Amino acid sequence: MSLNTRILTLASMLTLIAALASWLAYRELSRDIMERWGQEVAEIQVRYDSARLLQSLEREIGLARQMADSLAIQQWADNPDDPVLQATAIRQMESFRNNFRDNNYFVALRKNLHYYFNNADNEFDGDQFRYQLDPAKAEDAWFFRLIEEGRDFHLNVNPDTELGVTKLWIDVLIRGNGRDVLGMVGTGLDLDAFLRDIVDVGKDGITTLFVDFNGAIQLYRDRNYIDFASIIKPEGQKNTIDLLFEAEDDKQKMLGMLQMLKNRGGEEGAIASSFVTIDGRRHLAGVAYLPAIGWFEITLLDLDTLIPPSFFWPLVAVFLITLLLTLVLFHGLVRRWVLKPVVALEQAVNQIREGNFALHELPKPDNEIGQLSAHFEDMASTLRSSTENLQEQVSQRTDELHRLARVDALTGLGNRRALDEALATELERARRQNSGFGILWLDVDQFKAINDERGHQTGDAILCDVAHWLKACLRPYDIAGRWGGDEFVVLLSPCDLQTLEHTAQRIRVNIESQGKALGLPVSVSIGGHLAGAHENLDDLLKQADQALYQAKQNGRNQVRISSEQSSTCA
Ligand SMILES: Nc1nc2c(ncn2[C@@H]2O[C@H](COP(=O)(O)OP(=O)(O)OP(=O)(O)O)[C@@H](O)[C@H]2O)c(=O)[nH]1
Repeated sequence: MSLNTRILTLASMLTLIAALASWLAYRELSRDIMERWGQEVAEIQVRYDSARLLQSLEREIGLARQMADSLAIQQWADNPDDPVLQATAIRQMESFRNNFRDNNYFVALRKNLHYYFNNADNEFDGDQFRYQLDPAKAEDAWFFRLIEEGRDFHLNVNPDTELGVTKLWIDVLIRGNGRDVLGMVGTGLDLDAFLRDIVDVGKDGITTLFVDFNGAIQLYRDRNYIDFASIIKPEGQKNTIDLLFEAEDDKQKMLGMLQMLKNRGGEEGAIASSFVTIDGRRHLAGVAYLPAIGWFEITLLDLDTLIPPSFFWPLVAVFLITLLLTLVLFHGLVRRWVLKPVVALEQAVNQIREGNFALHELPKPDNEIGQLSAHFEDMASTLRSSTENLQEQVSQRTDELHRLARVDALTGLGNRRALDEALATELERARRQNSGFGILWLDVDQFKAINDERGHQTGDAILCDVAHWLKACLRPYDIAGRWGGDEFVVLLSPCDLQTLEHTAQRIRVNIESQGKALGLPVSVSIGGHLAGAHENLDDLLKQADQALYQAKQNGRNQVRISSEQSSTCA
């Protein structure tokens, strides 16, 4: 895997890990903030809802208490058959009717079990007695149960089948001087209007309900959940908060909170809260006990509705974009500072390994890699000049070796190899140009005797002299070489028969006269041959050799020439 891919993968993985860690931290933190915020809001909402309910009921409850404390009503309740007291009491009751919010009242007397009622339309004017309460009737059980319980005040959501209305009833006991219960007075509030105005706060995500001591639902925006006539129902048949929660755990949690608040007996500001699940959604439940009415107020906050997760999406988007930009920037910088220079460096190394020193300028970031690239360029430059130097030297040495390999070490003339090459070149040229050339084959006469008489060193010196004298007789472009031993070969090109013979004679005479001048008996025999354009090497050497042989045979110190046409010796 390339460094680029590795760094990109590593950076992506680190980014992913950072994103995951941040996401988890964000989720925990946001949940924590939401929960803290939710608890605060739940407590505020519970207080607010409780205050709203109490505020709307306070005046009605106060009026109902005043009504129960009315001397006229109390006296009549004690003597229900007294028509004067009844008339006074009914006047009093009618004045209270005008003051109650829904302009209705009821009075139920314990002694004769008469139930009186009049409504906002004054429908029962003069006919306030509506019916007689019957302990045997289930619909009337509320009256007997409340007297039995002896609670001076009670709220009751109850359908009155006789009257055909369902109301939130405020019930207050009438007590006589001896504190004995004489009956009950109160007013009924229109349940639907009350639910609409007070219970349903009209805000998505916030639900308010009121339950009694036993958890039976008394007020809830959905009437189907309300436990009507709760007072007379046996336990187990009531609509309790159990209906709202699916999980047994949540039910226990709610009942536990009710119990705890009940135990604290309406301690000022006591509120409990906990998370519960309703319809599969997490809610924060805030609970307060309202000792004034003996109910609990429960506020349920659907946090996902109040603060939907989408609320945080812009934050998440900004975070992700920042993370992505950081990754891109990081990779860009690593590419610029590390990857690009390293790749260029590697390419330069490969280039130099292949012997190509023509480097492009390397990128040099302001860091260690940049310094490395600069050092590498210096090194490459040094290597380049020393290599060029070395190549120059090798070339010179090779040329020198090439030259030495073709030079006769003793005489300084070309050697047998040089002569072979010159002959091949000349034959080629002759064929190409369809022209001939001349060849002379020289052999020092009686050289063995010179060696024997004067010593080998003298013999060497004489060979050098012969070479020197030979060279002096030639044109600059003629080629002379030592064939081996005391034999020399000369190539003459261009050449004709006359030139060949004249040159051979000049050589022979010059060597003889130079030798005499030195007091040396040196002479050479020369065989010459004028080669045609299409002769091969063997033939022309053979021709020259035969001519030389004839020169020797004829007494030495002579020239014999043969040519392709004549094949005879001159
Ligand atoms: N000093 C010396 N002698 C050499 C060298 N190379 C060959 N010789 C000798 O040269 C002599 C050549 O003799 P030949 O050419 O056979 O005979 P020659 O005595 O010259 O007689 P002809 O050629 O018939 O005139 C031999 O004795 C070789 O030993 C050399 O480099 N230096």
